[in-house]
Amino acid sequence: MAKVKGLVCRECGKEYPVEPIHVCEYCFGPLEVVYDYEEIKKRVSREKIEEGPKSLWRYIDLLPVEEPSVGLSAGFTPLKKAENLGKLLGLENLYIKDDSVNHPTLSFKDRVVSVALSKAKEFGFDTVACASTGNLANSVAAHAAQAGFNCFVFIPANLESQKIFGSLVFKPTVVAVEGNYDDVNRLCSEIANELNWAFVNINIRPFYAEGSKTLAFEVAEQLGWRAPDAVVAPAASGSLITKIWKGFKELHRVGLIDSVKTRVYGAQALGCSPIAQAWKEGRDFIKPVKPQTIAKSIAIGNPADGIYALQTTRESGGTWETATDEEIIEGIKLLAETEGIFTETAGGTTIAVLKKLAEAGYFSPKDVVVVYITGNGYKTMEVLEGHLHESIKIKPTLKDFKEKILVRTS
Ligand SMILES: Cc1ncc(COP(=O)(O)O)c(C=O)c1O
Ligand SMILES: N[C@@H](CCOP(=O)(O)O)C(=O)O
Repeated sequence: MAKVKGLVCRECGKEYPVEPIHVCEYCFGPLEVVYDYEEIKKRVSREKIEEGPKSLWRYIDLLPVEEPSVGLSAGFTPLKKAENLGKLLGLENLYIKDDSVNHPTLSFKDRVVSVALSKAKEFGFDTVACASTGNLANSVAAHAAQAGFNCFVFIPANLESQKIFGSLVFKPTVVAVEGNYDDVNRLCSEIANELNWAFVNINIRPFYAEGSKTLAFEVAEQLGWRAPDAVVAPAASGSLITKIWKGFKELHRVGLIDSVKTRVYGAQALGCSPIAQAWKEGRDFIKPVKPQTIAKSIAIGNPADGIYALQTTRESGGTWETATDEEIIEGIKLLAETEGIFTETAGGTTIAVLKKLAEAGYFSPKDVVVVYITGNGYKTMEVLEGHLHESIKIKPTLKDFKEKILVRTS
């Protein structure tokens, strides 16, 4: 028996076979992978997973791939108890799930791309592509280089230079589009209709998106096979947060954890917060916005999975909160100064929102709270310009050291 039954439209329920398609031909709803959970139950056990590879592929039974062939080292990142930050926020059991050290390109995108490109290989594609705000482009470019795919990545032209270099180094074709991510995405959808390429977050999106579930699987395993009381995660398209929630529910469904009472909290930058605004206004539909924020990685004004992200917080008992650009920078600094973790703007947003939620009393002191840090600060260093203390210049003499440094610190 196969573990994957096919694809289903999330809106009208029409079923499809496993193919590189993502939209329902009847109602234009998005497609999602359907699993045979009875079959999966026969295959999985905690012991089998624990003996598996130290990567996301230890959860192969819950992923839509037959044989992992690309991205063999992504996942299984640290879950770090955040004692210092926890003390500051009055949380005794605060944890950071640290995908800023994911392999090979330092963001959670290495998970979704490993799954997507392994699937692209199964489908027989020779060219892969993506619409990206930077991290996804880095990851697709790196994995394509290793796996021998032709590669095209499409990005908004005004991205951080570190993110652009972080793609160029792997030698894909980098297409810098004059416009924002939503313009890039629209263009890529048109190209995907014309060319037989695997656009990871367009035509093979149902498979790609499933990779984010491993962020729930790993956290549950690392906590000793239990779901946390609360999680806080950043949102752009809303896919990540939706799939984290799905991941916890699936673990319960196949008997790997006893219960799921996890409240899922979403974080957006105020300057691009279409999902959080819908939540605050009590809407169940998204009004697209024009992004204006330093948090470029999560600057998606027209989020593909926005309504499912809203459903996630509603179903789980969570909420949405936003952070201004200043608060995002303070969030980056707070995590660095308390826990020694350097995150990018998406992580700064998440930490700022965690702080607001903690101060507003959303958590009780003993709650097990997990914060998802999804990207690395070395890729968005330019946002810190003018926001850090200065280094102190000295001559290479003991005298200068004593006069300029020791006097300050004594
Ligand atoms: C570092 C980082 N965190 C979070 C997100 C949000 O993920 P999603 O678009 O699935 O909501 C993205 C990209 O969108 C990202 O690059
Ligand atoms: N933040 C993403 C943007 C596109 O990914 P999607 O999963 O939201 O479609 C990136 O890193 O490029």
